[in-house]
Amino acid sequence: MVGAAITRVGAIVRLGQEQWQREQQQPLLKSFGVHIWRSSRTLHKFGLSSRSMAKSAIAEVENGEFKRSPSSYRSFISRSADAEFPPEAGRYHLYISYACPWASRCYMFLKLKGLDHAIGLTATKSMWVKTKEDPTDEHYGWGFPADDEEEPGAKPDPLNGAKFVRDLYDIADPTFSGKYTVPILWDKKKKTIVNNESSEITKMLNDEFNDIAKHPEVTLFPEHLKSKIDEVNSWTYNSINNGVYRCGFATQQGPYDKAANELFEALDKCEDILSKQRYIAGNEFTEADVRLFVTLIRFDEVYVVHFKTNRKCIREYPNLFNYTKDVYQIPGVAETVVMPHIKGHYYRSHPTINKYKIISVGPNIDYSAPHDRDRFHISSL
Ligand SMILES: N[C@@H](CCC(=O)N[C@@H](CS)C(=O)NCC(=O)O)C(=O)O
Repeated sequence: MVGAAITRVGAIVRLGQEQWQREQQQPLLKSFGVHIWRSSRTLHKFGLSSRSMAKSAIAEVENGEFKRSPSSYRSFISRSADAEFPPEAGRYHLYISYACPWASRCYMFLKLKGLDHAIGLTATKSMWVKTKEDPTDEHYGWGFPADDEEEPGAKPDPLNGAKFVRDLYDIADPTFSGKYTVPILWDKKKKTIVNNESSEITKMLNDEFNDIAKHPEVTLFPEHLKSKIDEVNSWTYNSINNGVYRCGFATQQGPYDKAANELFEALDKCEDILSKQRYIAGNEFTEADVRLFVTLIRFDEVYVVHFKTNRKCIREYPNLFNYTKDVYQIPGVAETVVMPHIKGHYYRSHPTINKYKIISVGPNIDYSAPHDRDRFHISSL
């Protein structure tokens, strides 16, 4: 059981995603009442796509600054009577990489809600590989192993026999030309992608499967903390979760400096908040903690070196470090942290950052070591 750390308010609330989506999806063009969004999925609906556009996030740089494009599939699983995607045990499958912080958010929800018996899970290999033999197609991305032995933890695709995550996007829509990202919430019945946006998948896992979940009482979006969660997410997304990528994928000094300054300002702010309360949105464990945790757990092992986020390590912040251990020790969470995949991915998948794919030796932190967070009271209703 996740225990008292997680509140038991059942109400369904809309989270700060809406604000995030608004920020992410500024229309490129608005004419004749039609928005043409930055999303390439929408672009190809307008006949503007081409296979040669296949690219990964590291190529999403404008004037030296990393600009993440929004996710492409945004349908919702819903309990409403006329839902296109109703919640059904055994119908949906989550494709993830253990390396990916966004996918790990979803995996954490799967564990914390007790949904692993109802929604299948497959993890890709950690290192990006070439996804087409065609020499003119330069895309590298997530691949599935041939068997269970190729890389511990990675599994062959049990549903479609796909060799690459890219193949799943091609099955769902042969004309797709956006980014081939994980997580993917896959519908076995319709053989398509329901949603590939972690902040929405987590919402569905929290709210829509409560007739199936082993822990329906667990909610990571407690009603009374809704606006606080939104407020926290509004700055942690840009400065921390995406902030580390803005540091790592920057190709000019100015954008890197800006991202790094914003990142450490936000971490200082977290340190201050966590000196006064157990979790980031209050004394209850919420979705805002899941978001923060997935970045913090990768920080000292990867981002400090690979993304040059080295003004300070998380282990130099007493509250953030103890908080990371605290969250790691919530039952179910440690299983979602597969460090060989995390390190094996970042250091070996971005040749423009780390040409020789050498994996750094340290620091090998023991997150199961004792923490001091019990000094705070945990609220439960
Ligand atoms: N906004 C997406 C981001 C997902 C994402 O960027 N995933 C990365 C892995 S950490 C990915 O699959 N990248 C593949 C690529 O960039 O080609 C979400 O939160 O689900």
